Amino acid sequence: MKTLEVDLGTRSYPIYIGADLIDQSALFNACEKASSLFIVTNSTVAPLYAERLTKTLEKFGKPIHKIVLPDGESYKDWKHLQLIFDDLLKFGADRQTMLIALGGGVIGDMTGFAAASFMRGIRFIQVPTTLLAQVDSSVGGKTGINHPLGKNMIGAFHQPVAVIADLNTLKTLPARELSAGLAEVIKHGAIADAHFLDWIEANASALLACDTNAMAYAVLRSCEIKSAVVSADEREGGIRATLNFGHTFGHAIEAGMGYGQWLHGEAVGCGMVMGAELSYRLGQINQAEFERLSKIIRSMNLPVEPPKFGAERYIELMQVDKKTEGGSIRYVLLEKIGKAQIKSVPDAQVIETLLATGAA
Ligand SMILES: NC(=O)c1ccc[n+]([C@@H]2O[C@H](COP(=O)([O-])OP(=O)(O)OC[C@H]3O[C@@H](n4cnc5c(N)ncnc54)[C@H](O)[C@@H]3O)[C@@H](O)[C@H]2O)c1
Ligand SMILES: O=C(O)C(=O)C[C@@H](O)[C@H](O)[C@H](O)COP(=O)(O)O
Ligand SMILES: [Zn+2]
Repeated sequence: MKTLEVDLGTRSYPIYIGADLIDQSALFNACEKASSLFIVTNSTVAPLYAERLTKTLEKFGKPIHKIVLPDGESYKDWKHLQLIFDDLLKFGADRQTMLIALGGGVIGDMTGFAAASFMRGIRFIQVPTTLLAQVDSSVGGKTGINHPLGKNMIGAFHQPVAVIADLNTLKTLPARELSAGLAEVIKHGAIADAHFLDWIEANASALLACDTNAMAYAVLRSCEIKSAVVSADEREGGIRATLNFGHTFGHAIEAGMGYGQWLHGEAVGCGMVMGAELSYRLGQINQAEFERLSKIIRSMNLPVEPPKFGAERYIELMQVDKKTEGGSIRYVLLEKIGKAQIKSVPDAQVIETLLATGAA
């Protein structure tokens, strides 16, 4: 097992990465001080892992409740967040209650937001079971839900007290979901570590085969990169925005298509191709670098052809992005492979041409 620390002063927490961690009650020791434990999960993950987790948590001798939400990005909304609050109140949760998010990024984001807002804030643990959640969403404390007009528009920064990433849960993950997670792995290489991107390129087959060693390194290196960024800039005043590479376009695709049509990782993969093309058109990276990144993304079975909404609709969808300032959309661009920056693009023609022709 590997342990990392997200360094945030009094809100610091460990990330545990290893096999069969769901069964290790010592890792859940933050539950010792809890009055009750609520596992929040969904209808797909519950039959796979909820019983094992319940057994592990029984060691603490606290009441354990299970909240099972329907599965899907389209349920990451007010209505289904309310179901969590309904059960917390129905079963007597209080300020010492611990929530445990068991699932992918949808469950993690919703549970985290419920924890941020129930009784003005209670503690929660992330038990991510998708690759995407292990490499990205379980770390950093961004929590929230979608609005029909924009992704993750309602939410809060609220850090978990621990992240417990059990690599063996990835063995039941469908191939399409594995590829979606690989998009965020590629993102970490593209924005922060050129050598990691080389490693991803060289190990594409092992990653797609969900090889245990490859997964262990992909999760570890991604969590190292993300936790360093979050520790430096928890609330996205600056460098944290680089973690949004591919997301200005990607979130527009998710909302524009209707949540759940494109997986988040698929939209981000395609969004990174668009972001790389924009960086190339602006003369920041060369054509070979743009084409290489597109090829890596395509090699992970991710879509690289953006939906043809037309430039006007894309711009309308991207205007609501949280990085927008004073009406000006800000993009995460590559300065070079392994280094990102955030910029407005005053030349509207460049954006319109990119969106009109599509990327790659
Ligand atoms: N908070 C953040 O920093 C952050 C970062 C990245 C993404 N996100 C959010 O995360 C969400 C995407 O997360 P995701 O890709 O994990 O999607 P998801 O949560 O919808 O999970 C993907 C699918 O895998 C299933 N699943 C989960 N674990 C499984 C397992 N071990 N075996 C079999 N099936 C399993 C789920 O039921 C679901 O059908 C989006 O809403 C995105 O906005 C948040
Ligand atoms: O943690 C971050 O910061 C990220 O941007 C990670 C992204 O992969 C993630 O999708 C995040 O939820 C996007 O945040 P948002 O603020 O653009 O909604
Ligand atoms: Zn993302």
